[in-house]
Amino acid sequence: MSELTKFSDHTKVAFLGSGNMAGAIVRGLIADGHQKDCVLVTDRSGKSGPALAKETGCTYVAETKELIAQAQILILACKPHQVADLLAPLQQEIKDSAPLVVSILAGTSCEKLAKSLPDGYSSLVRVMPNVGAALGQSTTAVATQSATENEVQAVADLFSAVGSVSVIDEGNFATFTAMAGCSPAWFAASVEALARAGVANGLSAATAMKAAAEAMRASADLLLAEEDLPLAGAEVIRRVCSPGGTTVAGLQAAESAGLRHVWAAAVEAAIARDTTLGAS
Ligand SMILES: NC(=O)C1=CN([C@@H]2O[C@H](COP(=O)(O)OP(=O)(O)OC[C@H]3O[C@@H](n4cnc5c(N)ncnc54)[C@H](O)[C@@H]3O)[C@@H](O)[C@H]2O)C=CC1
Ligand SMILES: O=C(O)[C@@H]1CCC=N1
Repeated sequence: MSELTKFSDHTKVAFLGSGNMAGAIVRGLIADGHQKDCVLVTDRSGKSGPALAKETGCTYVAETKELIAQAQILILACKPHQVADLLAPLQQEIKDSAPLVVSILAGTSCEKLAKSLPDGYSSLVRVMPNVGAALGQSTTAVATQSATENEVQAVADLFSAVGSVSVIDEGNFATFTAMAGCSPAWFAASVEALARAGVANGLSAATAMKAAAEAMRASADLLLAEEDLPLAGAEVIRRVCSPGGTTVAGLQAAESAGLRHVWAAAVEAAIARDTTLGAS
């Protein structure tokens, strides 16, 4: 097995799957300057792959075996329950081409993924990106049990092209998935609920959504600008809550209605689901 020692704009990155998450990474990679003919995608239906290729200029490869033959990095981007059946008929092609295999599958450990790869296959790295990749704003975790330092670095370099990267202990993957993989949908739901409350009080839907989404973006930027990140939330809250003012009145009402409990429940449910995804 030959080791991929360096990631560059010319590294051949091949995606098994071209759905929501593969699409976000492909868009981000190409926007960052990755060579379009070095980004290859396939899919099961023959629909999303060609559409992604048309939109971004990446290459659609209808035959999975041909895609693997060309891959230096092979990104598993199907649903967790699909991966075993998908890889079973491709063992010889994976052995021959020996790509660095990267999984973005939620709830699927390196140990479990290894069972779907040829015996002793060590070039396997698990990552958890998010949809922000399309804008170069993914928050991505990386873990491995068997890959080399160079291979982990190559994967970190790939995902650095579409956002920030942390190498973490695989034991923390389910929690990280909740924090960064799932949370874009939860924040979207929160903004939608906030905007609806604005509409209930007389704003147009467009004005309410723009105001709520832009305020969320500004809040995120303010939080990330703080030097002491663990205290960033308290500091931004302090700056906005005028004593005896509207914000603290709203915050107390939201906390009485279960604000903290809602987020704790969401994280715990996602972690519990991650465990059952991994078992299926
Ligand atoms: N959607 C998200 O925000 C995130 C998703 N993930 C993970 O990414 C993976 C993909 O999720 P989505 O993109 O949302 O799903 P999706 O349903 O949009 O895409 C799945 C893709 O896999 C392809 N596929 C399935 N079986 C195949 C086969 N036999 N051969 C070739 N292609 C096949 C489908 O054609 C489709 O293009 C999941 O494992 C999920 O856990 C991870 C982080 C965030
Ligand atoms: O919902 C899911 O299972 C995937 C993992 C993180 C975001 N989407």
